[in-house]
Amino acid sequence: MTRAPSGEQSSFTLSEFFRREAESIFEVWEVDARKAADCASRLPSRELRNNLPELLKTMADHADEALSGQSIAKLSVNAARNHAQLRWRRGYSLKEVAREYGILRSAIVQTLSDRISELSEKELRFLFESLDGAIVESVGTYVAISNQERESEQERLQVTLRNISDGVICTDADGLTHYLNPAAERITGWSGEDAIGKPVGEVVAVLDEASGQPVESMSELTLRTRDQSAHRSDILLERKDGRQVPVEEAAAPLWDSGGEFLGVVVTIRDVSNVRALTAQLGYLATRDPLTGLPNRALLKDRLMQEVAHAERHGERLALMYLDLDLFKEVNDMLGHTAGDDLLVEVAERLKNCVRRSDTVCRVGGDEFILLLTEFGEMASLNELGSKVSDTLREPFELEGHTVEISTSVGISVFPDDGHDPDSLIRHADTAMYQAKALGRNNMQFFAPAMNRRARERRELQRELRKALAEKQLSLHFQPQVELATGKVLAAEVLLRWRHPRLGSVSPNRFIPVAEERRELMISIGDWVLEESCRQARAWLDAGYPPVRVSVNVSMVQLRGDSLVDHVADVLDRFRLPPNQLQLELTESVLMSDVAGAADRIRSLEKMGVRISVDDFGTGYSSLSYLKDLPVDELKIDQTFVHDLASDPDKAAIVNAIIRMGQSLNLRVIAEGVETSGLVDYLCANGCEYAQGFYFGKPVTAKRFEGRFLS
Ligand SMILES: Nc1nc2c(ncn2[C@@H]2O[C@@H]3COP(=O)(O)O[C@H]4[C@@H](O)[C@H](n5cnc6c(=O)[nH]c(N)nc65)O[C@@H]4COP(=O)(O)O[C@H]3[C@H]2O)c(=O)[nH]1
Repeated sequence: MTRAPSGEQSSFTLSEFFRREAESIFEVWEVDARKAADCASRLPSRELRNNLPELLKTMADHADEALSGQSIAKLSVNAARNHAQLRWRRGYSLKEVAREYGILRSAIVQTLSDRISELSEKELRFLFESLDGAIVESVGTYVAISNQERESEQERLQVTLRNISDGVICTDADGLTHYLNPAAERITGWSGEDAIGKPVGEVVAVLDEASGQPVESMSELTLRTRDQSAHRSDILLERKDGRQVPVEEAAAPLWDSGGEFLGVVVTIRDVSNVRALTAQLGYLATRDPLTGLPNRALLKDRLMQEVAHAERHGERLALMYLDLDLFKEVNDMLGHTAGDDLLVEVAERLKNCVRRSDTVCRVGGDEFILLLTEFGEMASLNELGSKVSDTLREPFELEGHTVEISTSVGISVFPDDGHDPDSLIRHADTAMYQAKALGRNNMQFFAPAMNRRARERRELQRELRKALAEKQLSLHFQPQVELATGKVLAAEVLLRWRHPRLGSVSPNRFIPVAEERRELMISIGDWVLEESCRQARAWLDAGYPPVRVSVNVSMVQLRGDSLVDHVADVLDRFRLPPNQLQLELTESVLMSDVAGAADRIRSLEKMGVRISVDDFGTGYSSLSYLKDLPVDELKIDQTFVHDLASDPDKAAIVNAIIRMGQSLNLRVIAEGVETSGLVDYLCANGCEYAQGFYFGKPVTAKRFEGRFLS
């Protein structure tokens, strides 16, 4: 191979070579360039080549121009600078950047090898000098950028270290402190001046939180093991002034790029605030905010411990579930502040009833549970139950009113009634329900039969919800008759439930169960009211003589706020004259003194709706409410009517009710009239209206029409 002498014109030019062979050069280049840098292997070709093709193009552009002159013009090196910048961002090392150019040089030479002799010496010099120049520019740019970036990184790091709330401490390889950020000074109580040069174990002196004993800090551990980072959170830091603060400490070893150990970096975080907050949250999560008593969650926790203890020592435990009778009435009547005051006072009284070792909890609106340990004989539970009831029956002074309440108490005992917190609580609750069902101020011990009944009740409630949705409910109508004329003046509406599996279920069974779930009873009651009015309208539209519908209303409905509005809405929707609707309220409902009930009854009466007192005579002896409430009718309970002929006492009661009705100007209607003898007796004694099987059993609307309206 002969090289063309200097100044000689070559047979092909360098610029032609670059233009024609650029692609071949890069194909050769790419193979090694991919191996030269870690991050290069996955780069797509265009990105890998980056702006090196631009560099070759610049060289081609410059080649002719540079070679025509006497001296070689300096190559523009912008392409090389750009290349270095992009490589820095991609994460190439300096070595990798320089290596790329080395590979480029050999790729050019390899592609040129056959014809290298055809290039002039000047061209070859231009080629190598240009490539050298590009390498120098590229490396120079890379170094400049990395220095610049490193500086600003240092600055950023300094600002961060000065401002973060975590303490950062650095040591040298011997564990002597050589840096503390301001937070570390604050947390440890050591100033940088005092701490620098001290062993880090002295600056970060830690104690085991549980035992209070000094323990090896994470910084010392990392200095000793030089292992990966370590972290610990159950420690106290002993500050320079001796004060102890809960901290979290983390430490990591520092190595230089040559693999030499430089020391450790320690971070410490003061967690006193977090601890205080956690403790506060823990308290709130386990306490009833109003009374400060343990709540259900804490009760369960304590119960779990007490059950385990009682199990080990063969002891018994008791749960007393208390529900305040008439709490809702106090709330409604006197307002929530009075209700709250009542609960706080109840909590105080309960605490005074039991020993310090017992736990008093509030587990719901007006529900409390006493967890009793070491109560000795079962009889003492009885005594305690009575003591609790008596204490809570003492009058309360609330917002200037004297209020008296009573309590229903249910008791379950470990191990007889359950072995775990849930079943003990559930059984005490069941017993309490049973006590409530027996009337106010009652106490019941749990019995397995109650459990079955409670399950049945829940099952029935579920079925009832479905019954409403699946249209299993229907209405029957029973005539109410004017005795003198035999005319049917009204129809009592009686709810019927035909269950697909249970068959026909008596309202005597399902209404009390529905009443235990307020929203369920209200839904059912609303439905009955609406269907009754729809029927009354249909009869009017069909041209039958007006017949009043008499609808039973539960205490639960009367307690709710929606009854009056619902009645008004239904009357309006069916364009029913209000006096065509009568509501039957039991005597106990009227007597229960439900807050707001009297007002609601007055509103209904003002609307023109008639009010009848159902089951009259079975309730309370005080009849003063009859003077105060706008009642239209008394319904003598059928238990008096049935035995009228044979039982002189009942006959006396019936006569008394009839006379009272006359003197108060109220209609009196006898229920449960089954025989003509009874009809005669009632007529003879001045009772004007009657209802019963003698006149007709409750029947469907269709049958009622056919038998009584046509
Ligand atoms: N032995 C005998 N019984 C007679 C005679 N005449 C009527 N009865 C029955 O006595 C009950 C009268 O209704 P109640 O006292 O309001 O007693 C009702 C009422 O308290 C309640 N109830 C029925 N429907 C509803 C309703 O829609 N809402 C509410 N809240 N309660 C309802 O269920 C109770 C029972 O209803 P029913 O089983 O339909 O029983 C009805 C009726 O079928 C008779 O001559 N002899």
